[in-house]
Amino acid sequence: MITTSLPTEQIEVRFADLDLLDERNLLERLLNDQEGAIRAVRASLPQLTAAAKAASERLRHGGRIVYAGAGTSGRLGMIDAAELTPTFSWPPERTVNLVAGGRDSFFAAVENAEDDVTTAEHHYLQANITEHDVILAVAASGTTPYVCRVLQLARQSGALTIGIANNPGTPVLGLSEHAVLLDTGPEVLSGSTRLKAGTAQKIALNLLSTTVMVQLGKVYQNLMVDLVATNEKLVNRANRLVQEAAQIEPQQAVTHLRQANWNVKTAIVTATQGVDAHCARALLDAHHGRLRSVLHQNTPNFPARPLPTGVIVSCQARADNPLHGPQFMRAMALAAAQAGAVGLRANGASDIRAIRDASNLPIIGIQKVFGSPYDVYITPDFGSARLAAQAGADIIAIDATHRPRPVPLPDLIRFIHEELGKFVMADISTSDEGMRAAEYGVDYVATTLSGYTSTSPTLPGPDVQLVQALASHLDIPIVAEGRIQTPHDIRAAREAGANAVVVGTAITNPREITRRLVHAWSE
Ligand SMILES: CC(=O)N[C@H](C=O)[C@@H](O)[C@H](O)[C@H](O)COP(=O)(O)O
Repeated sequence: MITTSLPTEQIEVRFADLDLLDERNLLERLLNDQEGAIRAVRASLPQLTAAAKAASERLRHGGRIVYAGAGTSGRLGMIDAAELTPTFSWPPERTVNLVAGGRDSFFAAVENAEDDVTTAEHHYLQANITEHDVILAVAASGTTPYVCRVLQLARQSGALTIGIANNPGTPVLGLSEHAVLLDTGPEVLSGSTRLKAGTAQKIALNLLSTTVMVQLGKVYQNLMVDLVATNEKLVNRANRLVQEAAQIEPQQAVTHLRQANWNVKTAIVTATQGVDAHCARALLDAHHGRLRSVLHQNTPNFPARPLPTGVIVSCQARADNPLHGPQFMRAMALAAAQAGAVGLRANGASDIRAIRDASNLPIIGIQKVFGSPYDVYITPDFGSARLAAQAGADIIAIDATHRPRPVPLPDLIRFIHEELGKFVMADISTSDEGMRAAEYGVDYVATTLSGYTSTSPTLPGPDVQLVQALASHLDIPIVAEGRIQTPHDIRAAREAGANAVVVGTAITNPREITRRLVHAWSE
């Protein structure tokens, strides 16, 4: 039978004198064995790392942490869940505990419940688990039927499954996408897995949930800044955090906290970036809530004008298009603004200027340069960047592909930041290019050039995979751009992690839209 061969159930004969030891020796024996817990967790670090990465990724788009367990393992899950709210302001509705024997088993053991798969199914259904959720299934034995059933159902729902068990090769590990083995072996007190197996589980849960919360931007430096002050103790703590992080006096901290509705992160941004609370919230949103990436943008000396999340409309028409000209592009921009666009993109000084005069929306300006020896044509050099900036663009988009260019990329980025005082958007075609641009300190990365270089795929619609790759590697806002034509494309880009989408042709090029519809008639 499987249970007898489980290492955690083995009887260690060398500890057979346990009942003969006095208190001091007994304590020492137990303590020495606890060291095995740390060793087991250390050995699981690669698996814990992968699990933490996958969990932060899944939870970034909503979703809940669902702890599943029985007995000690279930209780440890309940403790971890309960602590996330006071520590990280994690919304309580974003944790779920599936415990064999129900929540009452926290106080009184319900030993027979762990075999009850029907209850597991019942609990599971009640919890409405979806593919957005992360399951943390914990079982010392690795065989607990309740936990195994939850894992099977979770796999069917598409939830992310992380299994933590103390015996190798057991079903809890086999059923999980991320298997974390805490190989603690036999206990000093035979079979008592509340000892070092439980300690290892507690450590693993502590490490995992703290790492995920840090990754989700709940911590700045080593300060728990994701705090909304709702009572006097928290008001005092919030005040100290804002003083510390923004290096300001107590009275100033109170002023910023009041403006920020007692939200610590927002107050730190208003205090350090010279923006109002509305703008601070938009900046935090654009940076996935990560205070560090807002405060350490490589763009120190110019006013913050963040690109909000939403739909940006590119208003461009080439010289051969009857709609070419600033008056038409201005009208396109106004129509887009009336319909809820959060930003505009335009090419060339005269179009940018006409739009700037008519709208307060943030403008991504470009200056296309054709006929040079280089394939790179979107704002390739200092002169073109200056033209777009002087015409009133807030963000200058530049070609940041790996192709040969007239001036080195880092120099162009530095010039736009330091000389022109503008944000930089890197138009790229591959994730490597996006990563390099981010290293050089650009403020936004856009997928604009995917499909337009020899190293990127030719797709009929947007490059959603590229959006996903960029969003999972970078902290800066990601913009999906290129061939976005339908609401479905927009949702796909958003779900892949885009902070905003730029739509051009499908909105502002009636000639192309007509061509497509006419083509459909004759198909
Ligand atoms: C490749 C290139 O030069 N893209 C340009 C960049 O500004 C524009 O021509 C596009 O219209 C813009 O990117 C929006 O894309 P779409 O029009 O596919 O929605």
